[in-house]
Amino acid sequence: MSETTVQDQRTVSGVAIRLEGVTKRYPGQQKPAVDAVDLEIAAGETVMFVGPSGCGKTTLLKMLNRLIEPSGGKIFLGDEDVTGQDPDRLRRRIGYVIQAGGLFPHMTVGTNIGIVPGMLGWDKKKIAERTDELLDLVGLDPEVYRDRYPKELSGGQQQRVGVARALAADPPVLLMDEPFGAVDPITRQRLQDELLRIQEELGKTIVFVTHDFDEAVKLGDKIVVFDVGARVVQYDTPEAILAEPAEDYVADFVGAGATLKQLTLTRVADTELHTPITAQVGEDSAAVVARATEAGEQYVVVTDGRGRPVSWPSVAELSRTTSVPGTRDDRLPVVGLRSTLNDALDTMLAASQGGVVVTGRRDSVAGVLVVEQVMAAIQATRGETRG
Ligand SMILES: Nc1ncnc2c1ncn2[C@@H]1O[C@H](COP(=O)(O)OP(=O)(O)OP(=O)(O)O)[C@@H](O)[C@H]1O
Repeated sequence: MSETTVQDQRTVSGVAIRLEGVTKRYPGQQKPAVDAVDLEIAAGETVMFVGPSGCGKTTLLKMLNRLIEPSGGKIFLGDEDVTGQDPDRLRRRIGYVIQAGGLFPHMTVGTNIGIVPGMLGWDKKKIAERTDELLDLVGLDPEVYRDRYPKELSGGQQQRVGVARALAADPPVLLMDEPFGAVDPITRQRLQDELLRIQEELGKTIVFVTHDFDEAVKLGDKIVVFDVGARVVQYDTPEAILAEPAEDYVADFVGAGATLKQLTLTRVADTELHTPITAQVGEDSAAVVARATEAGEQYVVVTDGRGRPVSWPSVAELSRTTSVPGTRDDRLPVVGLRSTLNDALDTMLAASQGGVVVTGRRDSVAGVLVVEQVMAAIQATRGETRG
């Protein structure tokens, strides 16, 4: 299926956001932190806010759910002017995700997720069902996680719960303020992939503040580049901004590594994956070795009963066993189809391996990608830049 078809068929449950002359003056400051900003965000789009520290991104974001009161201007959700709406009511329609999930430490995961539905007066059974559904959606087993406390979760898991909580009452708009800033690069990449998957399914309107331009390129349908006073310097697709930065300032911001940033534009799904020889745990090793040798393959991807990768041994290693071992390799480099080539390269480097196993639907093996292919992609973009 082509990219456009996917876009066309995307579900949209979000609403458009429109800002007219939105301004914030903090007391005692000469210049407004946000100076008469006009901006339109289409329903179901993910829009990334980037710009230098102190340019007003967070102030602008927090005016959308009125954690900060605007000093002037108007904010619309769809056709509705929400500038004067009661902030509590407004926040039930706008999910909010912050760094480290912002979970309440004294409440279980389930209770954290059920807060807004509880405020909306849902009955217990409906809240419990919704909680389990959301834990599933963000990739956490409800049985295992619903009764844990936040401190019993990893940073990445807390962040997933934060996303689940923001989605609990099915709000049309999601605000994300550097949600993945506090986790390690590999976890961050997984969380980004999850968000892309969830967004494909739900089609919320997402406004996302980040300091990481690669993250903006990967996640954004559009990127807004701000300068001081939240002046909009450029508002366009990642492709357009990388290809033609509007001002020298944006070019500087995009950075000298623009060629490498092209790697962030290419998804693993867009490359031709190699189809590996696979073997199921418990299969007869000799048969697998024969199969791999005939195909001229030196490695075999071992999968569990549901086609999910377990390990990636060499034919030589397998030939020393009688049946294919089920030992899970915790350091196995795995990326999803939505990951970028940049993510794939990072994962290879982190695992000191020359390739990654790529997973698709329900985490089953979709292929493998080797470092040579990533290098070829870099060389191809270099060629294009020069020519
Ligand atoms: N509560 C406040 N009182 C006074 N000034 C503030 C307040 N909050 C923010 N500012 C100022 O407003 C400007 C915009 O701040 P804001 O936090 O929105 O920027 P930002 O782009 O999100 O920055 P960063 O990327 O560093 O988070 C800054 O000059 C900041 O010092």
